[in-house]
Amino acid sequence: MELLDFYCQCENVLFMGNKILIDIQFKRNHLLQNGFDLTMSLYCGIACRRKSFWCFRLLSTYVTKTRYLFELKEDDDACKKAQQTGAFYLFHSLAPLLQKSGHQYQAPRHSLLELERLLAKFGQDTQRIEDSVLIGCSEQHEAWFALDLVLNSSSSINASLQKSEMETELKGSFTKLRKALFQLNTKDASLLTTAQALLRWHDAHQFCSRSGQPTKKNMAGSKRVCPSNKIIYYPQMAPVVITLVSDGTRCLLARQSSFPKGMYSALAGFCDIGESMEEAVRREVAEEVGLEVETLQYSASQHWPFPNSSLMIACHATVKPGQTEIQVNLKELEAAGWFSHDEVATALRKNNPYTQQQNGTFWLPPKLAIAHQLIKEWVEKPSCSPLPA
Ligand SMILES: NC(=O)c1ccc[n+]([C@@H]2O[C@H](COP(=O)([O-])OP(=O)(O)OC[C@H]3O[C@@H](n4cnc5c(N)ncnc54)[C@H](O)[C@@H]3O)[C@@H](O)[C@H]2O)c1
Ligand SMILES: [Mg+2]
Repeated sequence: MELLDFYCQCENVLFMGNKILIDIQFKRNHLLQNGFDLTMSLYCGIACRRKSFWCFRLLSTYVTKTRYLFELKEDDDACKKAQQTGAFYLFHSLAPLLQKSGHQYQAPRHSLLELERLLAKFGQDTQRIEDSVLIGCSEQHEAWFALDLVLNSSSSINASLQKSEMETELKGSFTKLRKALFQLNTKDASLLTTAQALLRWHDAHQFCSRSGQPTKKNMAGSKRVCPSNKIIYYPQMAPVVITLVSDGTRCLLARQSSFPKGMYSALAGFCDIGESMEEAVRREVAEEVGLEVETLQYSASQHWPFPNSSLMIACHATVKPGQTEIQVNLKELEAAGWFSHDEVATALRKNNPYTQQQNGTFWLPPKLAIAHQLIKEWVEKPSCSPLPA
């Protein structure tokens, strides 16, 4: 809601439930007097009355957005209401609807009305909209949902036959996410990977593992409940460590036989139950290349949707300079080796997922993958000072 719409209607504040919109003039004076930066988007907040004063706690756009999403996850009625003014990303058997222009893909959004028309046209029950999952919202609190037009549909055979007609109607194509991910902008890529992971999780958790009864999704899709024993199931991610090992001058890259031809990456592996991140890094490096980690340093993390939802935890690690002889575990890897700073820097510069390197040179994972960021960090600062493992 635009703050300026209410400028003439209020003195200092406009109350909306427990939220307030502060009159822009009041805000400007107040912030100027207090030396705040006016470019900060502080206009929503919480008010309480103390004696003759109103106390305001201003909240940033990020905080109000987060609180709004929390409310939609907790309150089915609020979430259903948000669908009226919300927008929907569409999927078909977990492939998102995309529109292509040149090398780039875009993910179109549809209003509730457009979605109802589409479902009616293809003979599907509009009740299906309740299968959609909440994946985010705009700064103006337009809620964003994702719906798979085929999964869980009672008329799934029919729906799959209608795929091409739907694509024509929607002026796009349902494209495998693996194929499109690296040609999407970061925001769409993040929303679509979240959406796909959540839709896949719901599809795979239709029944209670204790009672065998069908589970019921809440409106936002943030959980499923078994009506007979009230067990609540929440969407899950598997923790995975990804480690770039260095001996001080070179870094260790490896490939699995399932990787695209010529691609090398950092070492990765699922955490075992009961393990800390540090223990998982030490074990994976020992298991896959037969080396003992000496120091490690956390870098960053990333949600990764393939093949199921993982939380990738990225680290830099070192081994002792004298103990660098690799023993590749051929059950896990096809090849592994040490690469010089120059070799990796050159590969990083030339890296292009559309024209994979010719003439036997290796190439690295694309920018959106955390492995790429880890390798880039090492190239830019090869001698970081990690902690003992
Ligand atoms: N985003 C990135 O930059 C990036 C880079 C590399 C790998 N990855 C991802 O990391 C993941 C793990 O890498 P990996 O394949 O080398 O792991 P890994 O070395 O642990 O080997 C995989 C094997 O581990 C076992 N395993 C144990 N727990 C598992 C679980 N929860 N789910 C599936 N298998 C389990 C299975 O036997 C499987 O075959 C892969 O899914 C891959 O997609 C992401
Ligand atoms: Mg591995």
